[in-house]
Amino acid sequence: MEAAARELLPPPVYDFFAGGADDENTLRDNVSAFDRLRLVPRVLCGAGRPDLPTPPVGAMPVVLAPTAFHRLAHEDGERATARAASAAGVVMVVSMAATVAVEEVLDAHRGVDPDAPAPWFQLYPQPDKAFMERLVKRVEAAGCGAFVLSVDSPVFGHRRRDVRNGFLDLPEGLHCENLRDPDTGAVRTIAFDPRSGWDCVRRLRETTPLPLWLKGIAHPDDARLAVRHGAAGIVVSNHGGRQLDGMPAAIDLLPSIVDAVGGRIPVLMDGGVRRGTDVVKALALGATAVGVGRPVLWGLATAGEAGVTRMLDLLRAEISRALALCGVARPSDLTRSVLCG
Ligand SMILES: Cc1cc2nc3c(=O)[nH]c(=O)nc-3n(C[C@H](O)[C@H](O)[C@H](O)COP(=O)(O)O)c2cc1C
Ligand SMILES: O=C(O)C(=O)c1ccccc1
Repeated sequence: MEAAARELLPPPVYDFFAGGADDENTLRDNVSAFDRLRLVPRVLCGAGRPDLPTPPVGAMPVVLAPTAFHRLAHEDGERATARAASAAGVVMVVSMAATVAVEEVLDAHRGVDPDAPAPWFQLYPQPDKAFMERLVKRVEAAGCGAFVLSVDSPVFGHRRRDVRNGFLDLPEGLHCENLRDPDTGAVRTIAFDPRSGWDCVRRLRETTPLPLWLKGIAHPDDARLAVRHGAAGIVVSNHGGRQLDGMPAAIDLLPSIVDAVGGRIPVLMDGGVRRGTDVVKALALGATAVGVGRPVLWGLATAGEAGVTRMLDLLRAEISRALALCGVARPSDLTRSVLCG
């Protein structure tokens, strides 16, 4: 699907989606680290056909990671993504930088299956606290089920492809609709705030009763702080290799964080998940579920809603087959014992 999307997208848009920070070492490592892990199945387990439902996320151990600007990939943008997520019963994490307003995304989602798990909403810490509070209330009213605070972006990563391509602004007609002022119609720009600290988490916890996840945790000490600050869960992530180049692959960050958290809250991971066997490896290392970022964009670019549905169908079939081949009945039954070494 990536190859097909690359053919279809304007090269600067493909590069914006595909690219990472600086030398892209972390970007490449996210994928290659999965390939270095090997699975050792058990036989004659009598586990039957695997059951994929994965509380607290959805119908399988996969969520759609928040990615900016879906209308760059397809005219319907985040509406198309939401319809595919709804049909599949998986959580879509709507980006703060979505190009469709959260109310319209949620309408599209409800239009397919009103009982599907509600989308979550991703936030970057904003220095304007009054604006944050208004946005949180707006997102609650729209019907999102949780917030995901991305804590890995005190500044924006340095993406050399975008610099080279002069990819700076959204094209005419596309805007971050969740940053539009309802009174003036003006659209603010997302701030990346190097001054934000744990008080931002405290404040958000006081602002909303919805679960608050922290995304972009890489250090076990931060994972423990997240637990202490009442995070509903964390997402181990290096932002798809787009922020600090030189970070370990996300899958290599996972085990020490799982150990630090000690089962107190669920741990998700994202970065480099491309196959059902990658999902199985992450779950074996203690993740409750994984996020997929770029695969959603490749699906969108190739066929809109149908493309995202196709991507999710492929992943579901691969996860189910890999679990069965490992002799495991359900995602939560995976343990480190299926991994070699
Ligand atoms: C084009 C693009 C845009 C992204 N935009 C956001 C964003 O708006 N908010 C966020 O928290 N993460 C964002 N991310 C990071 C993803 O949520 C996720 O961490 C990453 O894509 C996972 O890696 P993968 O693409 O290898 O699956 C973005 C990633 C990409 C590729
Ligand atoms: O987070 C990102 O990686 C990203 O590319 C982005 C771009 C614009 C706004 C927010 C995020």
